[in-house]
Amino acid sequence: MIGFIGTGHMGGALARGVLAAGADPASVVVSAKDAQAARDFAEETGARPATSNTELVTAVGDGIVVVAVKPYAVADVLEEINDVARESGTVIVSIAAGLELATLARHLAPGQPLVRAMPNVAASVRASMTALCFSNSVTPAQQDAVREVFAAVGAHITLEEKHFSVFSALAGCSPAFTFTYIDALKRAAVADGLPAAQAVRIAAQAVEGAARLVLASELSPADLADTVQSPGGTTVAGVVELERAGFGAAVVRGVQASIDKDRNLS
Ligand SMILES: NC(=O)C1=CN([C@@H]2O[C@H](COP(=O)(O)OP(=O)(O)OC[C@H]3O[C@@H](n4cnc5c(N)ncnc54)[C@H](OP(=O)(O)O)[C@@H]3O)[C@@H](O)[C@H]2O)C=CC1
Ligand SMILES: O=C(O)[C@@H]1CCC=N1
Repeated sequence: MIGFIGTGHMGGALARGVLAAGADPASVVVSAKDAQAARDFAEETGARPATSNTELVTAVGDGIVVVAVKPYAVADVLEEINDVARESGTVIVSIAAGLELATLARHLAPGQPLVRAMPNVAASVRASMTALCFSNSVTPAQQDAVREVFAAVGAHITLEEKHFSVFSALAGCSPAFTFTYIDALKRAAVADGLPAAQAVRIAAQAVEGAARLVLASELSPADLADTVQSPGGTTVAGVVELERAGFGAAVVRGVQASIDKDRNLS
């Protein structure tokens, strides 16, 4: 059994991804702040709605509960489910930005199996990049069960907790950077007369292709960029202009701002 406390952007994306990967809908339980929101989500996806977070944890038992509420709401939710989770031996997975295992553990019983995860919104299409960090109380079998959940919604790695802030910026936040980039590509194309829907589809497919090439190639991204730039050609003209406008530096600054914000949340 797996439960999702929170069916918003990220909890919803994970639950949809797990279901799309073939999980039995009867084994996926959801709750939300507003019980009607959980019922609506359940009706749409086939998952089981719970009327409260404690009801959800009771239903999940010694399975996995993903806490997918905003960071400021996590402490209250953990304290609310603490007693039931302790009795059931539930594995608690927090996906909250910035909240460290030590901080989370303060709201749970000593020895409660606890996992910190950072997925991204592409989990809904089973293309997340997720980092996992396990507390000492998580058994190898429980670790495998958690890995199986995140493998169902994309790629995952186990990462030392000290790297979570940079991971969060690079994989948790960067889909928003990429959507912004695709939107800018679209705007430029629309300015030149292409219909918006067509421009978005073309730009998104080009971004997906480039990303897949990076993953499949032994060349670095910079070397791959060289393969597209003919001397005196159209691409290098565009790249020079992007750099003149501060493209690379802007990306570095954006990532650093997300890292700093994540560190300030803990
Ligand atoms: N959005 C993203 O791309 C990513 C988000 N995260 C993390 O995921 C977490 C959730 O973010 P996101 O999905 O964007 O937020 P949303 O605001 O979209 O969703 C929050 C969800 O939490 C529910 N909720 C709030 N309080 C409670 C409560 N007391 N009990 C049960 N459910 C509650 C809300 O219910 P209701 O609908 O009834 O209000 C809603 O379903 C955050 O901690 C964030 O750091 C991590 C990686 C990426
Ligand atoms: O910005 C947010 O709240 C979350 C954290 C990681 C990605 N999005």
